[in-house]
Amino acid sequence: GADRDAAADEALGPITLEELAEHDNAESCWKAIHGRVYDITDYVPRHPTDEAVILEWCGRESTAGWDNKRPGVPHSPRAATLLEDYLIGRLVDERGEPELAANPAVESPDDGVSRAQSPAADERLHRAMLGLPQDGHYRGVFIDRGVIQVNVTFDLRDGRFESIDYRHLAYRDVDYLTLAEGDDLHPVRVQHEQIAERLVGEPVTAIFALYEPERVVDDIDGFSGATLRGAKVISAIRDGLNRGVYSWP
Ligand code: HEM
Repeated sequence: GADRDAAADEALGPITLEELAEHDNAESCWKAIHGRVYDITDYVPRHPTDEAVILEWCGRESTAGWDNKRPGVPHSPRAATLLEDYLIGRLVDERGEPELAANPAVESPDDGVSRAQSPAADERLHRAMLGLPQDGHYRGVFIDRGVIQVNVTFDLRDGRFESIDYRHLAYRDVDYLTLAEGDDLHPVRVQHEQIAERLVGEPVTAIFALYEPERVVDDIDGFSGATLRGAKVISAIRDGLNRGVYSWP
């Protein structure tokens, strides 16, 4: 947070991700948030949601959850003050160096220095661009020269992808959804499926990682069009978001 005091942090005991991971349940729930570790076991029953919402993050680096109660909506200053009551240490790697959030964008420095950041990693940009999409069922397409290449349907729940399915996936007369293992272009289908799998369970803002698809898909076989494919999937998903909820849950 903004009031981060490096000297005060030095005084905190170091805790590694491994130690953190041992406290992943209601009996002992630790969370790492913005480089600090909190034992929130006593707070879990008081949290104003279903316990599952907050238990899911026990034992984990939880900055993304903390910063996104719902996508783009961080906890209140009141909650941040409350959180400090549960501070027990600072997160370090195996060498004892400070361990930052997995997504550096989430760590948003407060020092006023602007840093060039990849658009694929800029969480604040993503939130601003997406607003706060409603939960529900969505449909969207990517069209090029009048031809639908990607037709995607997805469901949002609590601002996260609950499911993503391709209704249509084609390029230049090849219908990827009909391709089977062994077909030359089958890996392209697999990459699309990996993109969908990786997004399920993630907040909507995760689509921006697809601008750098190596964050998301395996380099299956030297098929070099992964960037292009990621961009088409983002475009189709954003089309769905722009159209708004197609049907309510
Ligand atoms: C890291 C995982 C967490 C998630 C995903 C999460 C999620 C949520 C959600 C969905 C709400 C209710 C919806 C809303 O107010 O908009 C909420 C509210 C709240 N949570 Fe959390 N929470 C987490 C951790 C915590 C922790 C560790 C604390 C404090 C120790 C905390 C304190 C609060 C408070 C005080 C509220 C009331 C609203 C506010 O002040 O922002 N939460 N949280």
